[in-house]
Amino acid sequence: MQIEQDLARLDGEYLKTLFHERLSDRMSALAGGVWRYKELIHPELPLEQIVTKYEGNTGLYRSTSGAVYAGARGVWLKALSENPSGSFKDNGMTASVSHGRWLGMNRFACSSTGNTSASLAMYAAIAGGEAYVYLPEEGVAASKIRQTIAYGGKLVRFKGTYDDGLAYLEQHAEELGMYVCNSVNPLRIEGQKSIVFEIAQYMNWELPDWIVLPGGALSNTAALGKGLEELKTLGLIQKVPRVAVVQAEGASPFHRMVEQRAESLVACEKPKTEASALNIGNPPSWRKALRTLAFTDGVTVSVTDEQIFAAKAVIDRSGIGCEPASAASLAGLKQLTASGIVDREETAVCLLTGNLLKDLDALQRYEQEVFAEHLFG
Ligand SMILES: Cc1ncc(COP(=O)(O)O)c(C=O)c1O
Ligand SMILES: N[C@@H](CCOP(=O)(O)O)C(=O)O
Repeated sequence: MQIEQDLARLDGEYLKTLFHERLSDRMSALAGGVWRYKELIHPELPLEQIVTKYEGNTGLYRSTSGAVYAGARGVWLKALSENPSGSFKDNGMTASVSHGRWLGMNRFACSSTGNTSASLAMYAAIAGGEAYVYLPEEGVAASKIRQTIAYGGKLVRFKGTYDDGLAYLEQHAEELGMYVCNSVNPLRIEGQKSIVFEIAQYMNWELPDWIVLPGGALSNTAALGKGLEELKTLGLIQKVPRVAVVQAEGASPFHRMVEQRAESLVACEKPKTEASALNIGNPPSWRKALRTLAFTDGVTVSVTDEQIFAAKAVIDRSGIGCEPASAASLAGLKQLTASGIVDREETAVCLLTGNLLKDLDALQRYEQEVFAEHLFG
């Protein structure tokens, strides 16, 4: 019988090889996800200091409906939303919290539009530390606040924006004994670099023509550029894809700066978009983002909230789903093909930065009109 034959093969030697040499390696936190690239992220960090929740290793899906919608030959969606706290922040937060713990810190802090706070609260809890999160009183998705509280994050609500919270922390964190885990912390960028390493590895080191991503604080744009420079220097990729940064129209200081060829960024005092994660008026990483554009011959574009929600409906209906801010990537790609900047014969990876369930209010507000207008109309 087949079953007896199968069982007979499971002798001691075979099992020893399988479990001790192969499977045990693969089960280690370092074998998959972000930390498989440890040598490129933080070679000196002792392994026992790593605070991980098996982040990274998120899906890369070929999307026929995305390609049809955007008018490009091939579109892949990189679902960073599959990370443990539901956003791309985990790729970087595992690195910053690990580094903070190594330095002996146990009070971690951030200013946030909701995803950074949830990610920080989760990792701080795993590290056995405390997370102090500065959240604007208005405009943060309720589900993100609840998620942050659930992980034990201590909330400081204030009148103002992410930018004000960050400015406060940059001034006071040291005297408060807090370790800041916003993307002004270089370890966040080092961890987030792994996103493009993963994409390149999954695509057998042949990247598409474009990588398109939403831009807020511009940490991901900075990380993407740094990752690409390193892949090129190491000879792991030959061709560098062009990067397109998509901002929401109501919060687009970087796009305006690039469009006007201005020397420096003029902050947007009152950023306003329904894609609430992008309510950032003074992106701290704009200089690094400029370097990314220069290295990749990149572009910027802005899209309306309406365009964002229309693209989100396509992504949601494809079964992958995302929060509003993430859909800016596909909306931006559509705009770039329409204007001829992206050729219809070209291919693109769009980054989906946050999970569908991150903003339930937005789902409720838009489900009727967006589905009716764009899918069944
Ligand atoms: C879901 C989501 N997408 C995109 C962004 C923008 O990324 P970045 O701030 O790195 O530009 C953020 C946060 O800013 C976010 O939370
Ligand atoms: N969308 C972010 C805002 C930017 O945060 P940072 O971690 O890059 O400083 C959030 O979720 O808070």
